[in-house]
Amino acid sequence: MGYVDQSAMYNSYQPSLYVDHAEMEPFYGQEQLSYAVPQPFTTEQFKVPRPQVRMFGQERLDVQTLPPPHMSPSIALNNQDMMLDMQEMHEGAVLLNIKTRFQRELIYTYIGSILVSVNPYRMYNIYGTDMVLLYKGHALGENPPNKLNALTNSLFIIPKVLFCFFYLLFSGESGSGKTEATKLVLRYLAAIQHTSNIAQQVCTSPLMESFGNAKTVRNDNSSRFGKYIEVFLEKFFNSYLLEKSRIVFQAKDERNYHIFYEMLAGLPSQQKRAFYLQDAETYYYLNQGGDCGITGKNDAEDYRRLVAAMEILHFAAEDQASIFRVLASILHLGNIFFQRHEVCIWFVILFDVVSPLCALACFFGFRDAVAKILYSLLFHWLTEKINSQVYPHQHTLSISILDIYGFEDLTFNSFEQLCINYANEYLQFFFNRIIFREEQEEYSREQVLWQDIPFSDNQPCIDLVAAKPHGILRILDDQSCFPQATDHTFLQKCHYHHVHNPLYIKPKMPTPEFGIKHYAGRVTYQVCFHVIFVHLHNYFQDSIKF
Ligand SMILES: Nc1ncnc2c1ncn2[C@@H]1O[C@H](COP(=O)(O)OP(=O)(O)OP(=O)(O)O)[C@@H](O)[C@H]1O
Repeated sequence: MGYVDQSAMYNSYQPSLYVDHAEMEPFYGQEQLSYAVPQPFTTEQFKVPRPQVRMFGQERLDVQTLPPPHMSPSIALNNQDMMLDMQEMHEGAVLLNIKTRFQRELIYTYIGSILVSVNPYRMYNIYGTDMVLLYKGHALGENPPNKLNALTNSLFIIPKVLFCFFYLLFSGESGSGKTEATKLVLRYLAAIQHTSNIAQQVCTSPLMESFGNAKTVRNDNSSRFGKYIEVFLEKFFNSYLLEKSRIVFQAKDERNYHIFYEMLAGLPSQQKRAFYLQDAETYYYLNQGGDCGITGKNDAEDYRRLVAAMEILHFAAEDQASIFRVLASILHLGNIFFQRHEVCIWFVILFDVVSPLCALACFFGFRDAVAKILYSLLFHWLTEKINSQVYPHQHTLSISILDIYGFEDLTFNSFEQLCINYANEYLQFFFNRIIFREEQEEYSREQVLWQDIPFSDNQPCIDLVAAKPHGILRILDDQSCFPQATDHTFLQKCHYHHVHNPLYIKPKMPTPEFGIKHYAGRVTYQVCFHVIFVHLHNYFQDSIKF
């Protein structure tokens, strides 16, 4: 799902397409962007964007100027629910169809079993009970795709028949609407599956969002962890890939995880005093991004919702107090500063750090590593706790929903972006395998006549990042075992092993960076991985138990 969704990239033609984010900016400017659920839509407020098309690796094209010579007037004038029904299928036609539908407030379009969604940043009145009833029990394509219900429902019917497991995969760049789509699907499932404990299902989302979401420059409520939800008769979360760097560092205009600000805004003053807590602006771990508030978000109100959710999920008062105590200690930890004369010999000896200059940096690294581990253990404990409440005792049929954060190319890309983009690269690989490779293999097996559909196989990129023994992440792993290793030695090893790989870009100047040609575009990664801290992190991860 993307701006126009990344699914729009999933076409058989190269180069791929997407509608440029920046061009939509005036459409959803800050004043119109509401933090959680946008206000009801009115036609007067609706500004139609002029989507632009980017062909990867080529210059930009405007939808208006895309060559329409082969486009029949019917395509230009009508809109097609199901893109496969279009008589003429090419990039211009696909985009024009999506745009025409978007202007008519139709944000969902089918491409076979794929649902393309354009984020309207306005809540349309299409998610009510009447719609649930309209879609319930109907197969994909029987109703217009004006809801995610159709797709969800098709999965929901099939498992009952086939007794196997099905997946919904949300994909798209940051801010495209994956998390909202996940929630809509869950709400739909909760509405049609009365055996579930609906109160618990609804409550887990705000809880997980407080601890796992944060404001970024792209999305005020960006998920900074991957979520894998299995809907049995109950809901089961499996979370991973929590963005740990955010706990100790935030870029300009970004925030730490919502929970810290919500806690400081909403905690009763007596409890706040007991934890020696002050306002958010006074904490180094919370004030690096600048503004500690988000327009349209009431942190105190969200704190109250969070506590209510904890009550419904049977969190004991003692557990709740412990959670806030751990959060408070992370904030206090962040305000500890070291000066050079305080360098301790034991630390230098313990980690075999030879240079005293390096030791000071190590103290900060040590402090940050402990903070990150504390938070990630708390987060892990929380998901375990939620799962123990809602996980089914016996396995039944399930629908799995995966919602991870989208592909990122920021001004400064580091280790976290490498992990995020690798995960997205892998999802693209998975998609290619299902849609192209396995389908074509089946045609061959059944000797069905078919025309070879070329697609860009991204296996080489996955190998570059992670294959044994010299994938970039493997090199990082190896290097983190050596206390003497540095970012420089790591980078030299990457250059040495991959300089001839066409997907790897070695900078012309001796700058501490490397580039990768991903399926969605080139990304330059600044090597500020702090290899030594990865070593420290591994050390403390093993030492601290919750
Ligand atoms: N279907 C929708 N209708 C109306 N507004 C939406 C819809 N989907 C998303 N939005 C708006 O877009 C914002 C960003 O969406 P969301 O958080 O789901 O993006 P995301 O793809 O999960 O981003 P990230 O990868 O950063 O987590 C939401 O806060 C909401 O305001």
